[in-house]
Amino acid sequence: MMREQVAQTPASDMAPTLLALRGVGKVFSNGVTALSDVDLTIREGDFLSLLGPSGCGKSTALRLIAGLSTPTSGVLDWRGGGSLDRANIGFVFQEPTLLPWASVFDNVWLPLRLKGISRAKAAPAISEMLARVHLTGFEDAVPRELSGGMKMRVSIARAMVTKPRVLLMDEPFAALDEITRFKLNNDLLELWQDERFTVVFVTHSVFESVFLSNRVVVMAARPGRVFDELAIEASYPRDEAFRTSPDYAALCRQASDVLVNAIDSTAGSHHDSH
Ligand SMILES: Nc1ncnc2c1ncn2[C@@H]1O[C@H](COP(=O)(O)OP(=O)(O)OP(=O)(O)O)[C@@H](O)[C@H]1O
Repeated sequence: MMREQVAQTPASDMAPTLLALRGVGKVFSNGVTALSDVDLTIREGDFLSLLGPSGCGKSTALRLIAGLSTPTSGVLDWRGGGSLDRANIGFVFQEPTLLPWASVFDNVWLPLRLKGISRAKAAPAISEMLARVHLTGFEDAVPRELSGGMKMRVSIARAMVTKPRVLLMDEPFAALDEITRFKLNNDLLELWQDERFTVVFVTHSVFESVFLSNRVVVMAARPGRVFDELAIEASYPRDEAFRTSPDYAALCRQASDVLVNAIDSTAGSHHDSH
């Protein structure tokens, strides 16, 4: 059974739409249909995961949302028209992609520096973000001195230092060990609950998507498409007690069943675009 305390769940259905993808398709010049007819509504404050097998178009969808790529059919309808200012979107990749010669502090300064903000003027925002990702005291360290988890924390701080309304995350924790991943999941949720931005999170992991999200969108491949969506009606904050609860296990089983069906649908598909 699901939890009763749905009152603390973000009221996704009630929140205003931030972005609607309508009939979105992406065909690459080599003929690969990465996405076909995707309809998806992202609401303010959602923690929405895109879950699916390799090649179902998760990263392509994220790149379209980021404005790094354009659809070959359909539209992305941002609330208030026009696309969001690029400064209003933060992006975190699986690789932390830090400047190797620059300190933690200077890595986080980078997006502000690109906006013409001096180091001194940026300092309070940088220190605050480093505190939020639990890196106070590591300002002067360089990336090679940091663990994988710490590098990812720097990457998150860098993405969030401009206070974007939307954070796009492409398998950010996939390369980390499980304990580090759990910690980063907890800390990301804390940040999200405090700051109330919108997250679109790409993952292969059923467990991670259910733990984090209020909505899990399951995708299927060939062609890449939305297969189904699950509402994760468990209250926040979600902590270690939730991670070991029967509710969590039941929700993971449900998501896993949908994912298996999505994969089976591809296995039987005649739409092979490769
Ligand atoms: N620039 C490109 N040119 C041609 N084909 C591409 C390009 N980018 C992605 N594809 C193809 O589009 C499909 C979807 O790719 P995408 O990377 O979006 O999937 P994904 O679900 O993110 O996969 P993974 O989980 O493995 O990262 C794949 O078949 C991929 O090979």
